[in-house]
Amino acid sequence: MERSSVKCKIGPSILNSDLSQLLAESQRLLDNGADYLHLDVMDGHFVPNLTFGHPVVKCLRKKIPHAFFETHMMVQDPQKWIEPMADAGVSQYTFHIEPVIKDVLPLCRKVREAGMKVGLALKPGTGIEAVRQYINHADMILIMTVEPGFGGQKFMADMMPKVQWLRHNYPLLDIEVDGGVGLNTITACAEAGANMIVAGTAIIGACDQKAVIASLRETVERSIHKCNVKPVSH
Ligand SMILES: O=C(CO)[C@H](O)[C@H](O)COP(=O)(O)O
Ligand SMILES: [Fe+2]
Repeated sequence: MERSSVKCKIGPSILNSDLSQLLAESQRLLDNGADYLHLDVMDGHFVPNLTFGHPVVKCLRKKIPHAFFETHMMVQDPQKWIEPMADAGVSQYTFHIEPVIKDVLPLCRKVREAGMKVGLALKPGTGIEAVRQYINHADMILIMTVEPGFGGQKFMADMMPKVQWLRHNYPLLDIEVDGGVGLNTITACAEAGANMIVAGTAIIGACDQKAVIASLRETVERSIHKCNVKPVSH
């Protein structure tokens, strides 16, 4: 019998999709096997790019009432958008700790009080020690595998030790990777211990989205299963 363990979840990023067709693109991803949608919110300050905010998320939520929505808040002032995003129907509010390093704990509480799950995100240059004391106050840790701001960048394999450290010390924690993740890089993520997989370009640009999602899932599930099989004792 398998011990209890984390679940593999695939969350496509719609960042590089045809945003004029946001509803159709989102629905297609869910129909093709996505477990959740990863919605990249950028403010032009924390990152040098702009996407969309809570009004767009709210419209999408009206048309897709049941899917799990994670907003990846690449914003300078994450506190400002907690209530508007909760009101828009967001399921998980994942914010970067870098601009709010002294206020992470109260922000975690506010996100929970607003009825959302808490995700804490780390840029590539942020060490794991910056988040250690907050892990028990979060539902998920996001290890960025590119500099936040743009889709289609190269995966940073040197972020994997952070994932390994988290998995080793927190066997049941949800650990997400985001940036440059696809069929060529998923094995590194899975073996390091990531179980929540964000992939943008690799899924959006695929001829067969369903096959790519299934393949990403299979690789992660294989790793989870391997770690779960108890060694035979003699
Ligand atoms: O947060 C992000 C960028 O800041 C995106 O989620 C990420 O880049 C996904 O796109 P891709 O898989 O193409 O890298
Ligand atoms: Fe993201």
